[in-house]
Amino acid sequence: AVIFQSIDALPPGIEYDFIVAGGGVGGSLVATRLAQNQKWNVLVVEAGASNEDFWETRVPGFWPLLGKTAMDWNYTTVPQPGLNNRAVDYSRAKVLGGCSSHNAMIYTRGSKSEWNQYAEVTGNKGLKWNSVLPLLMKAEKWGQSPNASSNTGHYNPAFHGKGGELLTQAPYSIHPFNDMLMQSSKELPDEFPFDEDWSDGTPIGTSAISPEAERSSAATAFLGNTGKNVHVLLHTQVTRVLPTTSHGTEFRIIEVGSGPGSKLRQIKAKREVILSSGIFGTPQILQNSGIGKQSDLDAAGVRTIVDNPSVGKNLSDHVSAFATFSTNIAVTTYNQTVALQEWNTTRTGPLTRSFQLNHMSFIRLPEDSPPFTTEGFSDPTSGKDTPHVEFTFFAIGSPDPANGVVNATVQVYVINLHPISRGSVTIKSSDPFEYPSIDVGLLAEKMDMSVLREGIRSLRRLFSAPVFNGSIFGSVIPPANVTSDEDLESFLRATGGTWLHGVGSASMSPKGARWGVVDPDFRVKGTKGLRVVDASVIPLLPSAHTQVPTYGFAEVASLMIAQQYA
Ligand SMILES: Cc1cc2nc3c(=O)[nH]c(=O)nc-3n(C[C@H](O)[C@H](O)[C@H](O)COP(=O)(O)OP(=O)(O)OC[C@H]3O[C@@H](n4cnc5c(N)ncnc54)[C@H](O)[C@@H]3O)c2cc1C
Repeated sequence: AVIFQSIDALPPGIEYDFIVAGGGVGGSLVATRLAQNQKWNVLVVEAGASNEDFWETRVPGFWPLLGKTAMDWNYTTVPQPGLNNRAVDYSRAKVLGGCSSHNAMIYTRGSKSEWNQYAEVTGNKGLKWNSVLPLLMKAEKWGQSPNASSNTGHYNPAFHGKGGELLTQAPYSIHPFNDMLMQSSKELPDEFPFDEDWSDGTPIGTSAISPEAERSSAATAFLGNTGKNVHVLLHTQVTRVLPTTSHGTEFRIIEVGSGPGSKLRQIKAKREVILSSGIFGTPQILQNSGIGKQSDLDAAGVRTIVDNPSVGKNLSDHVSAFATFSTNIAVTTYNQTVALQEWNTTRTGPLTRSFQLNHMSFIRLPEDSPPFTTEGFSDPTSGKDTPHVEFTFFAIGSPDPANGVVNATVQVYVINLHPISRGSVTIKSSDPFEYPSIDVGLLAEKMDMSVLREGIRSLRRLFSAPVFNGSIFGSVIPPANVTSDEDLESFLRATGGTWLHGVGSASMSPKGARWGVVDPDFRVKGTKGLRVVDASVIPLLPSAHTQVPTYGFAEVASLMIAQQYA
């Protein structure tokens, strides 16, 4: 790709076939795939800087340091009633590669029945598991782990590609806790089975997440390897899309600016504009352009061109809780200077890991769990190959006597993967540089609370496995005496948060449906020349961290667009 730092540097007179607004996961992928047709010129407009301006993005273990910096939009939600009216920080990267330049790089695909459900609820057959899996495998470059003693038994080669662009690596690294976790799968196999490889479409059970020698992102794996027919314009925000005629609905013009008060300029696409600005940026651009719910737009002082009440609605997100348990297992703390030296010289060591205990469990709650029996909720998952809850085993922290923590603690995040609560993204004014109002609706619905609560109980059952006897002593957060429904729920309302996996704010739905923002071909309903390709089109949350599902949707979109103009 050819990089331009400002619009004034763009060569005059070029006509772009496609303009992609946002160089994140969806945007980088779709731009890369379209540019494989050498006849097409593609322009990617990214509000942030280049990922190469931040060397820290290359070091996998540095990802927690990258939020709340200049490379993040640093959003905050509105007060969340489900969280005792706390407003929560919401990280979204403002940099080339989008969140894949500063995320934890967990590679998970979701379940087979989930993808088949996407195909069913959207009317896009290309989203079926059997169609998407080959695309994900083709894009994958699977390799040897930097730290693994052995890969045998820790992945299934039948589900990994070796010839693609995105680097993924064989999981597993040695730590006594990880070995105990594996043993617990033998002791309590019904609820906590071992899962050799989540990538096979049945992600139920405990397994290792991939450490990586160096970050492989949408920018480094895809956009960074494109040729001269891709231009990338940095530090430039797409403020609106505009119709090509004064009363038309063919939106092939973007309006851009470098910041509040800057001169706004226009660039026209020959074929299409593709919005890939993510779960907040995409609905914001649509609404500022007059595509949205009329009453929302009236309140913001924006003239409605396409009245679509679904724009910015249906936002949903994984909701998480943090738990710790007292332990005498070796801590995972490390000296960062020494670790950086190791990473610099051999690309091994703690800084290749996103989480020091690089394991997760995907759990299906037992069928007799209260949410599905006494509380009468129906199963929120797409099928029995799909988990309700995730445990991310984060680290073993040192004792903290000053705060009354006398032992080391195993730190675990517990995540409800299928909340039914919905939130929204709504512009506050016609100023495109003003942040929208963001409501992620965390724990708004009673069922979401019940499932998360049972997730904490499930984690406690896991740590009661015989192998942990004498090594893990009891719950510190929440305290061991917090056991009743009421006490656990108060704990979750006081401490729960987002897992930063929002989807659905410009949801895909069947053609002619009375809900939804894009048609099955990713076109914005009621418009021409305008599509959305990013996580906002995903209608329902996957049982996965959301970047690979976003890549999957973007691969399907790329094929459809390329076929249309071939
Ligand atoms: C801290 C963190 C950790 C995460 N960890 C993981 C993980 O380990 N594994 C995983 O699978 N998922 C993870 N995720 C989620 C995953 O990264 C996202 O789901 C995914 O990046 C969404 O892709 P996207 O294309 O929708 O948006 P993004 O990747 O966010 O890209 C949107 C891009 O558009 C740009 N943009 C926005 N508005 C405009 C505008 N108006 N004009 C121009 N450009 C604009 C942004 O700057 C950004 O570059 C994590 C997310 C975060 C924040």
